[in-house]
Amino acid sequence: MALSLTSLPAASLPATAVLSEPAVIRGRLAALLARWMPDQRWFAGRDKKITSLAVVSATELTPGCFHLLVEVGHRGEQHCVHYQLLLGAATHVPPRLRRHVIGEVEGPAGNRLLVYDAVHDHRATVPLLDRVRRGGTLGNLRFESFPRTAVPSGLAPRVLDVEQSNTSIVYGDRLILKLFRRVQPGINPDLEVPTVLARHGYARGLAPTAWFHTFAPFFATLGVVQPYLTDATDGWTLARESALGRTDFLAEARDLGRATAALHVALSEAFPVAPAPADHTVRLAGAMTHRLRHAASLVPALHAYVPQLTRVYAEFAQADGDLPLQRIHGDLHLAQVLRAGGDWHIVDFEGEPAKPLAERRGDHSPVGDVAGMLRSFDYAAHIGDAPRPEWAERTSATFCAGYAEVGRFDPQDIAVTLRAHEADRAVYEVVYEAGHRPDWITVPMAAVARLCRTS
Ligand SMILES: Nc1ncnc2c1ncn2[C@@H]1O[C@H](COP(=O)(O)OP(=O)(O)O)[C@@H](O)[C@H]1O
Ligand SMILES: O=P(O)(O)O[C@H]1O[C@H](CO)[C@@H](O[C@H]2O[C@H](CO)[C@@H](O)[C@H](O)[C@H]2O)[C@H](O)[C@H]1O
Repeated sequence: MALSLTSLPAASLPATAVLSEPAVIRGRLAALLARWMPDQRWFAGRDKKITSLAVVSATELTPGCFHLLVEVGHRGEQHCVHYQLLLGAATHVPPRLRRHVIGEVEGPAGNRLLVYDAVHDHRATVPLLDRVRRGGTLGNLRFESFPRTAVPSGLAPRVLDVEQSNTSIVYGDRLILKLFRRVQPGINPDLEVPTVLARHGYARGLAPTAWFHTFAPFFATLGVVQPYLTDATDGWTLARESALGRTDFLAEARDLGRATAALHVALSEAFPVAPAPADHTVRLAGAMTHRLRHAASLVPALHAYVPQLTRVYAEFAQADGDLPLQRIHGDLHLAQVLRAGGDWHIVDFEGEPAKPLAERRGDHSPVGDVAGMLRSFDYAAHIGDAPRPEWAERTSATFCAGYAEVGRFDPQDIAVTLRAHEADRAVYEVVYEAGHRPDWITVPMAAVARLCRTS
């Protein structure tokens, strides 16, 4: 029997029936999700037409609250994208949940059921953490924790209210559970990297406490629990304050350069480092050019810059010797660095969410992370009405000087390499903004234009 989730009952959906036979939703719920998902910050590709939508895994967390994996197909795209959702279904929802209602479906008895986003409902998120605490299997989900790490019970959940690509739930200001929204088969580097670093004694990381994954229809990390830093301020907030002229950020920027270099050293010691092939600069320049062409096919405004950027990459291909390849952060920007107790803590090792997991878990040049942070200073300087390019320049120089104090290279000595990596990152950002925050696209587009001019 194919159980249609269009008739999600308010209580006791027989989870095993759904699990044994993944149901393709063709009815009202599919239509609701297809309308609702593209408006969510975590949805990749709001500009693309959805051609199919199917629930490929459904697990009842508690009566009326479900964990779902949804497979979305887009017109003209070969591969489907998978998303993780928590959905609730009830005849009535309390006022605090009303703004999270997705729509109505007809229940099994012909009654009206409201379907809502249950990440905001403690009836879903409390049992979820409880499962993490107890470990074991529920439906397609497997919950694990590290020996000797205790996940306390009775912590009140709240959804973190920040700009983010996934959804994080803070429990009692003690723990933070990040639910990966876009799910790809395999282990997520945001679990792998901090775990390996912690084993190697890296002190600035936040060692995961627990995690959960799915094993059907494929193996994938779904969520990671880490200690929550209560007294932390993220780098973006500090940098914006400074760019607005309210505070100084230079000492922090230098220290951030040092912390980034220390992370690279730690990563190169904790993970095996393979010698880079002799022609890897040429290959990387080729990959950048390929990414640029693909990006231009998605965002036509980039077309005009393809010839100049191709020259920027060609110049990089001739630059003698890029640096050894190693594991890097992969998506380093100001919101990934938290200032607490006079130290920088680096979080979110997921990499660029749009890239395939295998690529994100591969070795890359550490210059990529440096370029990521320089791009972030540029964002901080150009958001809002009063651009501060000189702020970005000064902060970037100070960050690079800090990096050179601890790292294995001085970013200021490799201008051609750095510019190519900045351009590559800016091109990624153009596509990211087109898919997630079209109003922000002018920031990376202006950077693309500037990087072309300086070549
Ligand atoms: N351990 C933590 N303690 C305090 N705040 C955190 C912690 N981890 C993440 N955050 C906050 O949550 C935000 C989003 O986390 P992040 O891992 O970057 O999620 P995403 O991949 O969805 O962007 C960060 O910018 C930071 O402000
Ligand atoms: O949410 P993630 O950390 O996975 O990263 C994605 O979203 C980021 C925005 O939240 C995006 O970062 C871009 O915008 C930032 C300002 O909001 C800026 O500081 C970064 O330099 C810029 O890249 C990131 O690219 C994306 O992967």
